[in-house]
Amino acid sequence: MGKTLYEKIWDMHLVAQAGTDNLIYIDRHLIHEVTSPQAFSGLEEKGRTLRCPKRTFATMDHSISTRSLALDACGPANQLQLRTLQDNCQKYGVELFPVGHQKQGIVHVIGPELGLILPGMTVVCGDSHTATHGAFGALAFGIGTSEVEHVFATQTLKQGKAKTMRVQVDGKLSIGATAKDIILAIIGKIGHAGATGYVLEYSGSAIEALSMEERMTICNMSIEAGAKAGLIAPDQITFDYLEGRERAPKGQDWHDALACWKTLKSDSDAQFDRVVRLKAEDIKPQVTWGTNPGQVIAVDEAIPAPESFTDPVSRESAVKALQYMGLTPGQKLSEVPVSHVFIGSCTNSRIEDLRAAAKVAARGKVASGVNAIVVPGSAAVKQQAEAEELDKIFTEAGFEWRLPGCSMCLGMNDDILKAGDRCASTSNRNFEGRQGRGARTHLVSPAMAAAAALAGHFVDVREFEQ
Ligand SMILES: CC(C)[C@H](C(=O)O)[C@@H](O)C(=O)O
Ligand code: SF4
Repeated sequence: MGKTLYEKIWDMHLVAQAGTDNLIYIDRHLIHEVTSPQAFSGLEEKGRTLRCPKRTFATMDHSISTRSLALDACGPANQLQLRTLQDNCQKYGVELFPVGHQKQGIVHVIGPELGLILPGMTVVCGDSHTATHGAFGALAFGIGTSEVEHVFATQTLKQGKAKTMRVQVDGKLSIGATAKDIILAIIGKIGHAGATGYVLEYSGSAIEALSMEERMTICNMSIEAGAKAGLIAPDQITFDYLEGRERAPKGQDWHDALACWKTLKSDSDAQFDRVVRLKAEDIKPQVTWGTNPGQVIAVDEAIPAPESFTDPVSRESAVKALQYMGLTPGQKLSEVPVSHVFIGSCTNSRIEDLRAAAKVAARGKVASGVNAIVVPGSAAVKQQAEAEELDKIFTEAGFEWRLPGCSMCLGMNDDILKAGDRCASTSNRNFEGRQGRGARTHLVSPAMAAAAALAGHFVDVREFEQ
């Protein structure tokens, strides 16, 4: 029987096995200021060294301000976290991209951008959106702080083997629908816990047609369906993206790597534990209405009534979500006003996202009373956007143009929403309190977010694209 891509990468990295316990080798370890301090302290207490500093890369992204380069801009606790990362990286010989550095940015944006993430690798980070890197055909997943310490000390990780689910999306996307809408539609279909225990492999003609940045948007949200990781088999689009990147292999090494990467796909007779199919033509621009990413509808649908859910748990969850979100069943999204718009996060802060948002932003002005910000995912994205004068389009339309970082994606810095604020956000989580206590988050694509900023309420981006 053939193997799935997951099984191939797994077998390439299996170091030891005893019963159901497996030890796998880790090729890349990405770290940031939030989940690394206790792991470094653990090493220190046990008198251990960092096994492979050269496989470890650090950035500052969560606890920083995107208004100022000052490390103390978000208060003393955040400053301490950032200083601790600096000290630890220096002490253990880890390359750090600090605030102000030309390679700094959100951990899941800079890794691929620098060519640090390659097909067939195992990649971990103490961060749940590590699945982003699966877009390269790398087995990438988030780990807890004690596991971060384990990887520091041994460059290996104890892992259980996951089940496999193929998510096949065939056909051609209609106008106005994006990679973000594909992944929201997938999560809407399988549910926010529907992929628990699985590694997803996205395939089909609609996935193959996506750029690397779009594939990253898809894989980024695998965890929002409960999956361990999400994978897309590498192909010519992957190789073209990587060729010439700063840390990608060069010369003969590149050719050798390419020969190996071309074998990284699921065999035609590989067995998946589950297969889910979607038609790209059916996917319309999506907006979440609830407090998990699976509570999502197409922009032209009405807010659902809890009674429409047959499963009692989903019904109960819908009641709570509608209450928290201040929405009523049957309401149209175009009747829902937004107070904030956030274009950014590791889901949608890359150059193609900003281009898509700018295209819409160029058609009007931010509605009065709406506070809209655009936060590039990395210093490199910011620089590229400025070279294309996207920043001018945004600021002329009334958006704020920021420095790179996680920003309003989660309330860990100086972009925290107040209770009752309602945000159209290109990020990946709409949990209660995610952007601030009592704040309401609706997940959308960059173009849909920009359109909501101009209209002052949710609007079908297809109206702007005619
Ligand atoms: C702070 C960090 C540990 C967290 C995560 O693991 O994902 C954050 O990035 C998030 O998106 O909630
Ligand atoms: S942008 Fe948001 S989801 Fe991504 S790493 Fe930062 S906080 Fe987590």
